Amino acid sequence: MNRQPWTYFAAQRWAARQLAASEVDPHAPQFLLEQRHGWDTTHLLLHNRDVMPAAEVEWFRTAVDQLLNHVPAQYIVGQTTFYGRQFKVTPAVLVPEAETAELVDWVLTSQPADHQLRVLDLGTGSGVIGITLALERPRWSVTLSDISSAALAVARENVRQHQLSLPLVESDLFANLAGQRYDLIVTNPPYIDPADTAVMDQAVLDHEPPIALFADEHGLGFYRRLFELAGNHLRPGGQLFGETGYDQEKSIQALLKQCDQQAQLAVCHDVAGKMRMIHAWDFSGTGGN
Ligand SMILES: C[S@@+](CC[C@H](N)C(=O)[O-])C[C@H]1O[C@@H](n2cnc3c(N)ncnc32)[C@H](O)[C@@H]1O
Repeated sequence: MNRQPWTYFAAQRWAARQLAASEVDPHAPQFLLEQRHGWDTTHLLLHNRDVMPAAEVEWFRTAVDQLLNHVPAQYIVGQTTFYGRQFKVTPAVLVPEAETAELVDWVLTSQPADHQLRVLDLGTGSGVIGITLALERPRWSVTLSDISSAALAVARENVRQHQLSLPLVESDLFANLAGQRYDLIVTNPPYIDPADTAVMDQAVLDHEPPIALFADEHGLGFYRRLFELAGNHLRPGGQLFGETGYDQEKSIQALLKQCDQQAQLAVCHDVAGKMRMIHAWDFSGTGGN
């Protein structure tokens, strides 16, 4: 280690050398420093010539070691930014992804802003989707649910941090939401085929909760149950929005037809022309729960 006191710039150069031969995102050290201080990129640049305090040097070196051991930067700092706001994250929840902000955008722009809607964020994880919707649309009444009590504890903390009061329900899909109906169900569910681990990021595989990632039936098991049950939990005119895998367009279309002949589907593609989100409506109720 250099005996000179480290500036923030020197620290980042050192980190870049440590990570050079790895697959770690080269922006991760910058993210660590920005999140630790609540700085944006401009602020970090303004501090580049400042000397990093000794305790922070220790922390930063340990954090870069953790990056090399595939720990996601967001877990190291215990927080992330989503839709311009800070959220707590722990290994009990998925690290929210940029694509999910697009799902939130799609929901927001597709609904009249002044309507009072009942909304369910199904598989809420850290709560980013539901909390963002509640903050962007204060007239909406949003419920957060998840099968994982550990995830719900993180979501509860984020609800408190954003000074909201939202119901949180521990539930395997709708099992503990019997009789509840919503105008919107929004979900970023587990949709990865367990056979696809070979092409997955090591940091995700080693540290993110498997229940947040994988679904049986080649990644479609959650969507099958959701498509079968959605009609019983949507109000008339109710709609479902969901994030999907990039290679699931045909299988999701076929699955929806199989589960609910009446339901309509619109898909949203990313810039590469791959389906990343669905919007479905006109579900028929089947009477199950
Ligand atoms: C891909 S993560 C999404 C988390 C968060 N909504 C986000 O976008 O960052 C999927 C979430 O669904 C939850 N989940 C998995 N199976 C579930 C089930 N059967 N019922 C309810 N939630 C479930 C997981 O615990 C996890 O928090």
